[in-house]
Amino acid sequence: MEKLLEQLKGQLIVSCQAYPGESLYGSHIMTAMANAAKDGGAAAIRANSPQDVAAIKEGCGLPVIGIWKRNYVGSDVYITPSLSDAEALFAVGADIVAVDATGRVRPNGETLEALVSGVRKQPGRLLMADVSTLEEGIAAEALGFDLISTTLSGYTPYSPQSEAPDFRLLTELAAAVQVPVIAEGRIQDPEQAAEALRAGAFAVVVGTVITRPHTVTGHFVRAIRGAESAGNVR
Ligand SMILES: CC(=O)N[C@H](C=O)[C@@H](O)[C@H](O)[C@H](O)COP(=O)(O)O
Repeated sequence: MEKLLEQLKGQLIVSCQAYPGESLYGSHIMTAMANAAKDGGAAAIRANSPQDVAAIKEGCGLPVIGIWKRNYVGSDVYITPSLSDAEALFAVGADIVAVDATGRVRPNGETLEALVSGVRKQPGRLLMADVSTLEEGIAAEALGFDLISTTLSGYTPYSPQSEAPDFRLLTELAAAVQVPVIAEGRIQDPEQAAEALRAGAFAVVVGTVITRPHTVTGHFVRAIRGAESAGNVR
């Protein structure tokens, strides 16, 4: 456990996720993405679903932070909502499992406390709390999470909605908790990743700008169309 955290300290973790219907969907493609990230110097991969975690563990070899995005009726929690989802990720070899650690209602009346104590029945497991506010991060540390990530800032209705990374939350969390704090969410370029470390992040997770080329392509296309309609194109 300690050794893995030491390996991640000050490093880049690349999130490799694609969804059904997208051109890059498929565990073999996500494994290729993970290997490309490894070639570039990434220290770990964040991946979605037991299939992708298993494939990346086997085909890439870097440590994997597993999540399982699932929609349940009656709950807005979608990142590893239940204990059984977390168990499925550990079962295929996830080194760390990240779960939504907001205070929102979870599926089937399960509580976050119950999820954490269920995971703790087996020793040596690392749990990451994806949070959207300082209060959620402090509560997550009290519940015994091993790491806290700013993942959900901007994605709960009550957290600041911004196109930029939430450096304020990162700084406040880093000052308030003892466990490692991960900077994640909307980091756009290498300078922002470096800034996150200076602001107190233990490690940095970057996804979209590296592994979702269709989204990044869309940003370029919209900017070009904007220039065109403003009459700046020769
Ligand atoms: C809010 C949510 O569901 N975040 C997800 C969590 O795994 C992913 O969709 C993000 O890509 C990931 O957090 C990395 O962030 P970014 O792609 O912005 O670098």
